[in-house]
Amino acid sequence: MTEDRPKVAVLGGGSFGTALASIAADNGATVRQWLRDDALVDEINRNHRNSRYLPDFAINPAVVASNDMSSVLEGAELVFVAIPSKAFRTVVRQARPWLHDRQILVSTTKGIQEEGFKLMSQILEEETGFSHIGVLSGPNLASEIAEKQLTATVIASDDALTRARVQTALGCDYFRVYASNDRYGVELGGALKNIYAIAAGMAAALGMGENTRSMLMTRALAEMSRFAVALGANPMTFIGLAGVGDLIVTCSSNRSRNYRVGYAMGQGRTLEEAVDALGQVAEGVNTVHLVCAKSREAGIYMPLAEGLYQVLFNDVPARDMARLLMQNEQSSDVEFTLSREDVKHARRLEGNS
Ligand SMILES: NC(=O)C1=CN([C@@H]2O[C@H](COP(=O)(O)OP(=O)(O)OC[C@H]3O[C@@H](n4cnc5c(N)ncnc54)[C@H](OP(=O)(O)O)[C@@H]3O)[C@@H](O)[C@H]2O)C=CC1
Ligand SMILES: O=C(CO)COP(=O)(O)O
Repeated sequence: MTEDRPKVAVLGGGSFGTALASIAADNGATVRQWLRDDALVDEINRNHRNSRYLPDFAINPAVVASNDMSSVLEGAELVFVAIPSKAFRTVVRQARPWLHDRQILVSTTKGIQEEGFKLMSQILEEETGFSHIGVLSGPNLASEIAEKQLTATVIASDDALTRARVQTALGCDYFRVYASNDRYGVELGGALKNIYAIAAGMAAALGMGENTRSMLMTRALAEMSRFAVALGANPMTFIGLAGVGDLIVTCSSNRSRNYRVGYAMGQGRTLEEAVDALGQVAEGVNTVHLVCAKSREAGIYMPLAEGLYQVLFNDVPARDMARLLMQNEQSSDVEFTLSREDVKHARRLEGNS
């Protein structure tokens, strides 16, 4: 009974768009996927393969690809946008004539727009003015999802209908969907962790130890949540899948593109060489730039992001930066329970005694 099946549209023919389209199809939805590359459209429809972005993955044959936006969006109840942040607004504008306010629009993109420091769901809101808007984010390496390795994600939205519909459309025996109402925190978590994944890749290539990786990830979580909370997110979001969950996988896996960029640089490649060799998007490179600018402007202490910025853009050797960071003032472990100011104060007193 095709009529009863939810109709899902996915905009984007990259690795995540393709994995997501296949999950929805596995779950019984009628799925159409929009991409601009004619040869890939043809390959997905004929061979159920996407050799450019997910070469070893058999796509559910029910996914129908097209480069015609109108036919992809016609009748779609749920629209997922899986387009890198640099092109996100352009593609939403292209789609706009076929979008309507009963549809649920969900961004899966873990990046930030430079102008106005906008997150992708804010772009969806600005471009459409609609109310059913959400963000999907979590430990979701596309290539693992393609293998149906068990994982989970978060649908974040103020709108209960959006949360429930996405849980129904995507939740299945290898993919669980948890709900959140902190859209901003979930979205920032997904964007910020890419920065630290680059640093973790670098540390691994330089032969740094497991303790080092654990310290890096934990201090990254402190830094991410400090930044996000200063901008209005809920700190509790960061103990969830879209916070620490995504941070762990992206900082530990060489399937992560951000990690791979860091790893290649740790092996001596330049940033340009590392990005060129990847051939896919590594959002963290742009994000570190934007986050450092924002944290300087807002006076938010972000030593790891600043350190990475110096390594990526000012040729500071990663080892020297790591040594420098180890000499920073020793501060609070969890600053939501003991403030950095209190630690500073006590150390000043101790210094004077
Ligand atoms: N891959 C992953 O594991 C995960 C990715 N994400 C997020 O999903 C987002 C999308 O990533 P992903 O699918 O992995 O990216 P990829 O780099 O794999 O693919 C990017 C896709 O976007 C398309 N695209 C780029 N620019 C344009 C444009 N101007 N117009 C139309 N299409 C365009 C590309 O088309 P073309 O080939 O024609 O250039 C390609 O289909 C990222 O922000 C990422 O953070 C989230 C979770 C997991
Ligand atoms: O966000 C991801 C996993 O959750 C994918 O990370 P990369 O973009 O670094 O591959």
